Amino acid sequence: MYNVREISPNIYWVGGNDRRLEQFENLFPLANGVSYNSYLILDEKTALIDTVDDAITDQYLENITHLMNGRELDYLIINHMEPDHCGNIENIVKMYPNVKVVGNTKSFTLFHQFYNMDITANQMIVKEGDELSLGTHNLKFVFAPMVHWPEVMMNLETTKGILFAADAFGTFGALAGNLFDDEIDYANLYIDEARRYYSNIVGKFGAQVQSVFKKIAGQEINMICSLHGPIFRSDISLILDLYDKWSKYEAEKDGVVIFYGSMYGNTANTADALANKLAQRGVTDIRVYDVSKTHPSYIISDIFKYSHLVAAAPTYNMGLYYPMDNLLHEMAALGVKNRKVALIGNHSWASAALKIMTERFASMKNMEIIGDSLDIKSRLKDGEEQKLDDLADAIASSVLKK
Ligand SMILES: Cc1cc2nc3c(=O)[nH]c(=O)nc-3n(C[C@H](O)[C@H](O)[C@H](O)COP(=O)(O)O)c2cc1C
Repeated sequence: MYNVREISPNIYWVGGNDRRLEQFENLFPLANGVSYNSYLILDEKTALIDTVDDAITDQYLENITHLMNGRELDYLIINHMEPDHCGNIENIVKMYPNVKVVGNTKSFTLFHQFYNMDITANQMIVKEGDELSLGTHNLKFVFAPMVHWPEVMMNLETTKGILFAADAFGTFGALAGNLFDDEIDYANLYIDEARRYYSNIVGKFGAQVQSVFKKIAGQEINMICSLHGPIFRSDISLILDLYDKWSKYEAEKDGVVIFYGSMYGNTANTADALANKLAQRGVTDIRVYDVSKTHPSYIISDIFKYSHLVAAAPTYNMGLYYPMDNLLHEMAALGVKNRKVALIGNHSWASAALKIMTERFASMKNMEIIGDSLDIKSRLKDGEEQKLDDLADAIASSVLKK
């Protein structure tokens, strides 16, 4: 059965949910699936904004057929050429052979790389700032290169102030009927997953997100429609403010994320003892993660959220324990910066982990090492507690700004 909803007069959500997918991009665990959003405008002209992943093709085509009710589709707008939004371009062109497929030159290069169908005859190439009138609705094309692919565009519907934002402002997590931010407890249900989505997928491109903010500054925006997750219409500033912070790599909260690697439990023991000492010094927001256990995407998300980080790991084959090595590699790749960091290494005969971690953080921008880094020899002994107290003092006074 069709499953659609009118989100503004004559504009419809025509997307769907996939709750079977284990990992987004075959990389990020999905505890509660993901939605693929697509929007259909039925005006004097008809326009479909983006398509959906081929996992939900049947639902999608049923939605479109129902709403189109025999009408011709005039425009298919391709804001983002990633396959989870392009899985149905070929189907739509087959259903509506006269449709104009609207994209920029980069979109069509990517399309012809990914797909076999030649849509050159359907192509309509737009440039930054171009406008497309559909009758009463009017779409303005705002290019958003590298948010998070090079061809990405957004469309500002100028008569109502609706921003079709491609992947920006999206989130992991399927929709549960309620489509709008004011119909759900967005803060409790989605923010953590929106941050995990942003930090891991868009995180590297903070400067490009800031460029888009400059382009849309001063425009009236009453609704934001992303390609994943809820639509914002009530508290738009909530997500805009979070995106502003995240893209500037500013912490949302003062707090400490302790992430450790440990084989025999000794580094884990030190991490837990440090968390305890921080708590006793009045630090309230502390997160502790085992890098071998928790998927890095969750740790990265909290690294974007909190102001202070503690990395603790043993030496492994004269290198850094692999899961920590991987996590620090991801942090560097995502351009994480502007955090205060404390370090704890561990080794039994020849130390390498602490040196490598120190170098890794030095290669990231504005990562300030605080306190004296600890290099444990196998196990931190009770007689060495002062060293951990000193480190806890340094971190706590920095967090609490004493
Ligand atoms: C495969 C393997 C390789 C290791 N390589 C080194 C090494 O190169 N240098 C060193 O000092 N310790 C090395 N270690 C020892 C651990 O780093 C050390 O015992 C550490 O205290 C373990 O901390 P944990 O109790 O938190 O797992 C190695 C251990 C294993 C299992």
